[in-house]
Amino acid sequence: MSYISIDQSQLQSSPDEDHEVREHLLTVDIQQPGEDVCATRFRIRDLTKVSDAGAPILKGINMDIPKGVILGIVGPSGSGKSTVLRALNRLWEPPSGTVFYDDRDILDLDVLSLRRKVGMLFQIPVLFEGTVADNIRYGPQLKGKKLTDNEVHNLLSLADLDSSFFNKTGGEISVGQAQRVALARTLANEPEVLLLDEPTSSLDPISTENIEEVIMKLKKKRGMTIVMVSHSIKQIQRIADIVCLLVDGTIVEVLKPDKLSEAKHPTALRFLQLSA
Ligand SMILES: Nc1ncnc2c1ncn2[C@@H]1O[C@H](COP(=O)(O)OP(=O)(O)OP(=O)(O)O)[C@@H](O)[C@H]1O
Repeated sequence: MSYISIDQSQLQSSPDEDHEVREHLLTVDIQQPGEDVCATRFRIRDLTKVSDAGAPILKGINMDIPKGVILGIVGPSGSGKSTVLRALNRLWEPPSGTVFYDDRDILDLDVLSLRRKVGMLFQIPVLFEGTVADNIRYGPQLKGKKLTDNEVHNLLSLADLDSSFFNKTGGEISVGQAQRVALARTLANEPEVLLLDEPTSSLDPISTENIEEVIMKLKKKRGMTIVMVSHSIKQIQRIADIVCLLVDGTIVEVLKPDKLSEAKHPTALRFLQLSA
């Protein structure tokens, strides 16, 4: 059984909790052809972070992220969502023995190899100088591989961009198109996981829909594992398989997207009600 669990001791010790402490084991019923159904991509154990000033940022996160699912992370501003995401590819270095990729402590992996396997897309796309094709070729080039024109066109198509973008520069395209170029650039590294930090928050509804379609296609056709932070509950409900609610550095709820109304944690419930 693959699961994400809530640290019960944290629920019990939290001062504003008067709700019933519940067992949170979520069986994930998603099968990819030829994939081990229960395989875990990331294992997170007691992931803790304290700010330089001594303020707790993450209070012992425990979570197993199964392969081939879209995990949505939602929660109030400042709850630690981006910090968790950044720990997964060592943009923030987690303590040793807290984050495991395919059962290996990520601190034991070469950081650049890890970042190729675990690609990330940010809220605002930043393209490098040069053409769209230069951008897409960047990652493989670092490994000494030059993508053919055909391979670049295939990546453009995967990110739902047509061939006319090949020679365009950053100044000639919209933010939504730039986000898809950034996605194609990430996909050029052939990642197994995509981390998405509010990737559509600066996009219009049509660009948002395009990105969401690409994300779902990557999961369906490539069995990619996707972890997405979003402020849009509706978006998470459209695309996620599992939703994880983070409040004050603690996972307080893990629910299927159509069961969010069953949240019991008072802050989570209020957050969900106000966001609906
Ligand atoms: N390097 C750091 N030093 C000090 N405080 C930090 C650092 N990084 C993050 N924080 C603090 O940790 C908390 C969690 O930040 P984080 O960006 O992970 O939250 P978030 O849930 O993603 O927020 P938002 O939804 O606003 O993006 C915030 O209070 C933030 O100010």
